[in-house]
Amino acid sequence: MHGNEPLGIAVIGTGRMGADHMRRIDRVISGARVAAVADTDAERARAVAAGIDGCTVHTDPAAAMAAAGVDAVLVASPGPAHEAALLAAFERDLPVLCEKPLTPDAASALRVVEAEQALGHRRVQVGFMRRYDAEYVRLKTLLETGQLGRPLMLHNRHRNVASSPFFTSSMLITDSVSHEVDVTRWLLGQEITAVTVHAPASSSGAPDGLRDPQFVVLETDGGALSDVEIFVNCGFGYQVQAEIVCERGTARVGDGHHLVAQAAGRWGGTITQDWTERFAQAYDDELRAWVDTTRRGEVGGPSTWDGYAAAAVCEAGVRALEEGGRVEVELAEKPALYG
Ligand SMILES: NC(=O)C1=CN([C@@H]2O[C@H](COP(=O)(O)OP(=O)(O)OC[C@H]3O[C@@H](n4cnc5c(N)ncnc54)[C@H](O)[C@@H]3O)[C@@H](O)[C@H]2O)C=CC1
Ligand SMILES: O=C1[C@@H](O)[C@H](O)[C@@H](O)[C@H](O)[C@H]1O
Repeated sequence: MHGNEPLGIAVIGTGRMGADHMRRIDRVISGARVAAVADTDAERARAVAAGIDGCTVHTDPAAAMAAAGVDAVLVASPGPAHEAALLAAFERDLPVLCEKPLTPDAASALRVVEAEQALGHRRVQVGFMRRYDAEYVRLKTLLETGQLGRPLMLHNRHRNVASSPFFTSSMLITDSVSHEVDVTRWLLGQEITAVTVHAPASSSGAPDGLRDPQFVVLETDGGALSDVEIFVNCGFGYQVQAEIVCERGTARVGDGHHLVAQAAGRWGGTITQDWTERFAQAYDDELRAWVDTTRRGEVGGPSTWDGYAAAAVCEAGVRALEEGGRVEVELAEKPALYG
């Protein structure tokens, strides 16, 4: 990138999130362009890239990163492919926005932390987009004023209309609750030390064998509790809500209805149906922040350490689900690079 030229981005993975982020880069935010794409499904990559001027199409992520005009990388392939993509980006010392999860397990996430440390500087922002959602930002700002006093409990509800066909019981934790793990660490500024998972009799709306819903309890090193109802086949809507209970007050997010209409003896509104709708503003601001900081030669937002910590907590959660009881989180020592 030179002077005022737009940041050239290689998008790795052109599925649902990758394509949505490409639309955002192309039409919503300024200062960036999609310079290359890579997807193992060449047809999909070609179709998504059609109409984007100068965008080259690849099946190998490393080739996309090496393409002309690429200054930065957006990783939106499935979680198990993230480690290889991140290491390939580090080889070229490129800045990365990596969709969550950083990687699906703690050992691979720690390898990424170590590889970034070997570079000697931060290169990665992890796609925990709730940190950019206007409601969550307001909640964090309120907590920081100290008006409500010390946080005691955080109650989270996370509901999806339906899970994708490949969803497993552990993915309710690694794919979905990973957001609440990050929100808990970020809002409270505390590490999560132990996880317990309870699962009621599964909903008849869940696919056979899927433990859905689940109730996850996170304990923090500051003595707070954060509980999460995760229900990925609720059938009626996409809901993400949180209530913080502090010593002198409470605050809630996620109850808002954009429009409440009254007609024909009834009142009511609509419920969002998926994350692209509910978190549209958050994704826009996340991308905007990443592009702006990257153009300034800086790195911000959720770090590789945050991605690793979330992976370690989720791994403990999966053990708690599978083995029962309370499982303590094992975290490596935090490197100085992450403050
Ligand atoms: N922040 C958020 O709220 C959300 C984040 N995500 C995350 O975004 C990522 C992508 O999820 P979706 O777009 O929903 O999945 P998807 O299945 O729609 O798309 C993934 C794409 O990656 C391609 N792919 C697979 N292996 C690859 C590889 N090794 N290299 C390059 N491309 C590869 C697939 O062919 C597919 O086109 C995941 O990490 C997921 O957890 C997904 C949904 C919401
Ligand atoms: O990240 C996401 C998905 O991968 C996950 O499967 C959903 O449960 C979350 O609500 C969504 O934000």
